[in-house]
Amino acid sequence: MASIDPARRAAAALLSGVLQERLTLAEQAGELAALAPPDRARAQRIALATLRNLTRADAMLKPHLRKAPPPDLHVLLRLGTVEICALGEAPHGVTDALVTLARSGGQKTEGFAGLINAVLRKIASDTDRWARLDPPALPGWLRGRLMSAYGKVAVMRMEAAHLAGAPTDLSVKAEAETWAAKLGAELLPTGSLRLAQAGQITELPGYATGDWWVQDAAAALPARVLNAQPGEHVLDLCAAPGGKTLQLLAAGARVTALDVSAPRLDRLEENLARCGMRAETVVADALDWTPAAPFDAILLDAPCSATGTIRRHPDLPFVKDASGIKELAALQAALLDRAPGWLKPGGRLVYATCSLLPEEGEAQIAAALSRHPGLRLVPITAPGLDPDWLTETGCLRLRPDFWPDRGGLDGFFIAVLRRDG
Ligand SMILES: C[S@@+](CC[C@H](N)C(=O)[O-])C[C@H]1O[C@@H](n2cnc3c(N)ncnc32)[C@H](O)[C@@H]1O
Repeated sequence: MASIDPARRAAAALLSGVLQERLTLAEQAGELAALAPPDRARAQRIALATLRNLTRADAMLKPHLRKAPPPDLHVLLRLGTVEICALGEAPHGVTDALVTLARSGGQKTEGFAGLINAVLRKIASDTDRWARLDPPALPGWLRGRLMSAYGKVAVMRMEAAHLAGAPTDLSVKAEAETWAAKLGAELLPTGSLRLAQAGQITELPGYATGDWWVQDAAAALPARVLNAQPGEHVLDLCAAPGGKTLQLLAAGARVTALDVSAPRLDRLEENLARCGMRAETVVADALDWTPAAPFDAILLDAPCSATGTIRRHPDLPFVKDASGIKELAALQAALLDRAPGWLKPGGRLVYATCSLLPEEGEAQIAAALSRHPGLRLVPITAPGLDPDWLTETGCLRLRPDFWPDRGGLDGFFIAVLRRDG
């Protein structure tokens, strides 16, 4: 019997975890630990592509299936279809590997080797149809909310951006132009670097020496608009794993980085160590904690639905639904009620969420301003911002379909508030 391809087996397991058990890919990261780095990267690439293209794969498969296949067989068929149609893998190699995988899969799949062989041969002879299929639609609960907020055309553009995936962006400690040249990266107008091809990140110059860290161009903007000055004391509230803490430190601020999750703060400490920077770290629930002294500025990167990161995390639409949004919005409001009291008079608070939902962004800030008469909204200015990204009140509303020619950016909402002096 041919040997089993560990990357494809791992990709199939990840897909089953997402589609059958509603586990995120991040929650299943341990499944990949035993693989060699190239197999790990390939397993992730196959799983991500399959999730991004799932409904397109189903449309390709539909004419060739008389009834809905059992879940484990369905995963193998979807995976094979995406490898052939989207990733351009040689059909016979994909088919042989999946037949071998099915035969090794026990009762759930061993009887279907012939069917996999027959169906994937038909898919391979029909790849012209693939290019004509629409990008997958977002799940109804999210699509409806985004349609109300942005309209149908914008939602269709976002869906196309989700299908396209995301480039790898870096934030640099200093000397952005020098690092752009060294890495062959594009220096974006907002100051982030965009890699032409990511490859093995840890092998790139500057990784081991901590001269840069991976951070989407949109995720880099909250700390940029906070504009920390050397010597200022900044609270990074909800800080882990620390991309924004690193930016604040690189700007010369003294940073207190707080997060409720000790394991996530461990990752923040690792990132600080790699980049040779130091912050005061605090494991605490921000709803219980009180600082010893007020801060010059606070960055509140609040927990949210993460609906702005679907192009990077195509598993989210399959594992999340609307049920958690109310609770998240209540937590965001509670954090917005506490944090302003920890600012010095005249101090500034940057509120950010990587969400596309107005209830976690625009509406949250409007409500906070009505509850706190001592807070003012400050219109955002920062180098490289496209004026179209600003809302009427001067907040930033970023969407995945912005910068389409450059490769897009994550969805984010960012507001700057100032406490009256
Ligand atoms: C969006 S993530 C932060 C990302 C981080 N700012 C960065 O740039 O790497 C939100 C964080 O909020 C933390 N969190 C959630 N509830 C919290 C609470 N009540 N108090 C403090 N941190 C909380 C989570 O553990 C999570 O790390």
